[in-house]
Amino acid sequence: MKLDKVQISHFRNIDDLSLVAHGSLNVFLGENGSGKSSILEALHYLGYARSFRTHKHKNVISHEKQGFTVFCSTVAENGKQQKFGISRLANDSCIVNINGQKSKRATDLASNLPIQIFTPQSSDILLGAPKLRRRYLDWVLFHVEQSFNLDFQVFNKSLKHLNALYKSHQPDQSLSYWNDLLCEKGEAISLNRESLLNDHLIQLINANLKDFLPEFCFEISYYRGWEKGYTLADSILKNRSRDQKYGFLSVGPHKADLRIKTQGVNAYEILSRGQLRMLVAGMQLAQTQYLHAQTAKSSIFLLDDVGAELDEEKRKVFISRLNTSDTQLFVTAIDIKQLEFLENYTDKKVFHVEHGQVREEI
Ligand SMILES: Nc1ncnc2c1ncn2[C@@H]1O[C@H](COP(=O)(O)OP(=O)(O)OP(=O)(O)O)[C@@H](O)[C@H]1O
Repeated sequence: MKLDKVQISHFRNIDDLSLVAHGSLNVFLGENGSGKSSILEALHYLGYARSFRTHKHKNVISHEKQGFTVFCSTVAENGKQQKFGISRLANDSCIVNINGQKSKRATDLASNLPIQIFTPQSSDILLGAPKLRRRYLDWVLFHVEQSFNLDFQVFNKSLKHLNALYKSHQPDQSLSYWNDLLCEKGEAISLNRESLLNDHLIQLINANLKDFLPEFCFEISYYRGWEKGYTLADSILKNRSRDQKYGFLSVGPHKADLRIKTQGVNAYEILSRGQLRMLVAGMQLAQTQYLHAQTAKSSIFLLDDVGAELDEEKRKVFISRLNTSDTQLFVTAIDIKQLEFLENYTDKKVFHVEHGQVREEI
């Protein structure tokens, strides 16, 4: 899937912007505050219905406006053209539009547009809470395994009910119903994640890291969220009296984590900031490669402030690997010096960004 026409209105300092994207590489150059990141942030809304910079939608709506809109037309791998749009209003309502049909479900957009984002904050995948690492695996499964999304929704609903029953401290007949459903879906989610990681991603990540960080070897493993040798049902039973006391379920795939070590120590304790970014780059590239191999879909990759913390050689190797993985790239930089190696790429568009407007370089 590639973005073709893009239209953004009332988004931060962008009043009204239209551009026709290049199918492989788009570069946005401009001074601080010109609106480069806002363009990527607007595109991010198409894939996630949210920003990568703030949880408050109203903060991205241009001052004194009632809401913002992002529209795009796309061309799929089979040549099929589609139109997608999202508007968010100051009252927090969200309107999704797919080929002229309105929908309130943001996941309808997400399933059509596999968008990935790489920013200086992407290292949070390694430094932050396990939730971010689960999200890394789940993004791939969401786009590749049709049953995963449904299993995930049913699991979350069962977890909510079970936690509420634990908190109530009252015996309730529905406990075994929600417990059984949660165990069934929890085991399925876990098997999917384990197989994705162990059978596919680890190999791809390690191959990428041989180029990106040749001086290190990595050991990547998955902790599924409950003790080895137990079924989820047995583990829940084993922990039940303690969990009921505290009012929440402490075992299950909602507690899973991805562990990445080098030389026997957590990678984040040894690597420099730039090296951490390259580790994340290798992980994200693996997502793209797997998605493409399984579905023939290519992802749309947003690289914000690619100059930060990465030396020229690292920027070059990452962008060239993305470029040969059939992704559509949107890259921002303050000036072209940060991306000098791109001069060799003839297949690209360069946009100069000023005060929320773009001018295409001819
Ligand atoms: N809700 C808003 N309404 C209007 N303008 C806004 C709003 N929120 C932010 N801005 C302004 O929009 C501009 C765009 O910022 P953006 O982060 O996109 O710049 P940038 O080109 O990526 O800069 P940098 O190189 O510093 O990262 C900034 O000048 C910011 O002050």
